[in-house]
Amino acid sequence: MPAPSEFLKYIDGNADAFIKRLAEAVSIPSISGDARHRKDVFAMADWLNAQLKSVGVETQLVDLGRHTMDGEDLPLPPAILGRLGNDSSKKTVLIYGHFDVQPALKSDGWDTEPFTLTINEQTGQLIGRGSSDDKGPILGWLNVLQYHHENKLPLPVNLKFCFEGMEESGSEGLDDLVRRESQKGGYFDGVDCVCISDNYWLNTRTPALTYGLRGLSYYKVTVSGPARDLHSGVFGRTVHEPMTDLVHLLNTLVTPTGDILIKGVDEMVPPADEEEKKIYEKLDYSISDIEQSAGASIALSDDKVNVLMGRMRQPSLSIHGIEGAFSAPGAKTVIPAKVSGKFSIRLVPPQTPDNIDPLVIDHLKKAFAELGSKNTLTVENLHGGKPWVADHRHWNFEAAKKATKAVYGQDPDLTREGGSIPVTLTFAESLGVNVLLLPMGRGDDGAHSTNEKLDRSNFIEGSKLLGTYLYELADIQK
Ligand SMILES: C[C@H](N)C(=O)N[C@@H](Cc1c[nH]cn1)C(=O)O
Ligand SMILES: [Zn+2]
Ligand SMILES: [Zn+2]
Repeated sequence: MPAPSEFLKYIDGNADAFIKRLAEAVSIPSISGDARHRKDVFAMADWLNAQLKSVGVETQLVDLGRHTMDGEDLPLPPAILGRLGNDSSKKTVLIYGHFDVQPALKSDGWDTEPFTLTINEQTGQLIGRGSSDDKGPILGWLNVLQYHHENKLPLPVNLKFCFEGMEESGSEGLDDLVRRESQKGGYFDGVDCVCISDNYWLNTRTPALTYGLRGLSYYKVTVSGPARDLHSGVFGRTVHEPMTDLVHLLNTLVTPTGDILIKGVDEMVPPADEEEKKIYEKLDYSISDIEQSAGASIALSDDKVNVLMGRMRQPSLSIHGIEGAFSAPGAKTVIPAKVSGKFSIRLVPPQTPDNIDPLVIDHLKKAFAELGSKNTLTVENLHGGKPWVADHRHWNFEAAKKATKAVYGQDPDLTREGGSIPVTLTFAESLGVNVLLLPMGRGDDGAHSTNEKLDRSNFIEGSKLLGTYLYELADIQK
């Protein structure tokens, strides 16, 4: 059953109002990883809850309890569960998205205020934190629902929703909720398939469906020693310096070309055979795509297959920052007393946080012992999640392929993504159904980066895609 042409017209006809709604969403700085913004994540939950109700969704906010972040005890933002339709002759689809965002400051290098949606009329770009990751995709669903609600039209499938406000900070509390509600009689009982509304195309021109995600293990390694920050003129070359120790430790983790030096981590992953390599060869992708989205000619290889495998089927280790280090302008001559290096490893099957943690901790302890330092080392795993790979020949994917062809006139790329959405595997395992990632944005959207954007056409055509996917799902043989 194709989507009604009136639906497609409605999305086009209301594009400006939809963009205005996106601007409202972007203006709420719902940064889950910054305690000072926790109230904004709550405000975002209230805003989204009200929007869902206004288009006919029956919702409930679920308290996920409390957690400790950077030593502070904080309330977790609620998850929003919703449902619309309860027709036993129809399939039931569970939609997931997240309403929290990564931090953003104009001083990070943004050209515009990150929490003011700025429309570039020339390029059609909608610029603002969360425009692509993940407020635009969530609002795409509101656009679809608004058409049906205003026109008093039933949806072709029953919908259930699960929106969370902690995805960018390890989805604290969500796994337990999903497992609980997936049991018989639970909120998600009866779900036939899941659609994760997050992620991006591989390039800027070919829509994609994603069937794999890397997992994640995020570490904080702390070296402490002096009772307080010291004067480097008075104490330099007289004491063990925590920063010097830490920099040595970080240097033992990964080579400049990405090889992971922690024994057993790279080795755990079997190499790709020729058949698998053909999958990457076929993808519409070039080195210039990665260099364009990175904003510089810095790809690790000139070979497209190597670059794609590095992102999709190999683990990677990235060093993110050093807490406690002097980082302000000027030339402060300080020896910081306590510094914490933050790094994470993106995981692929068969890696999991459980089998990677001991390798990392053992490596750091040995490397620290070799320094002969009198300082103190601690290693913490801040959060993590397992990798996920799905069957892309399933009817859920077939419906999404048909919808993509109908809206964009082309077949989608089938991708595995380098990023992580840990709850994806939890949905797959606890519900025992197929999970699909249906991306809205492009590969150069700059998620997590400065000047994040969503192209107007991706927001509008992407909203049509979400609606069309539901009509194709209704039709397809289970
Ligand atoms: C792919 C998704 N849009 C995303 O960005 N996920 C984050 C999840 C995360 C985990 N810790 C912090 N963020 C990611 O892959 O970094
Ligand atoms: Zn993200
Ligand atoms: Zn996301």
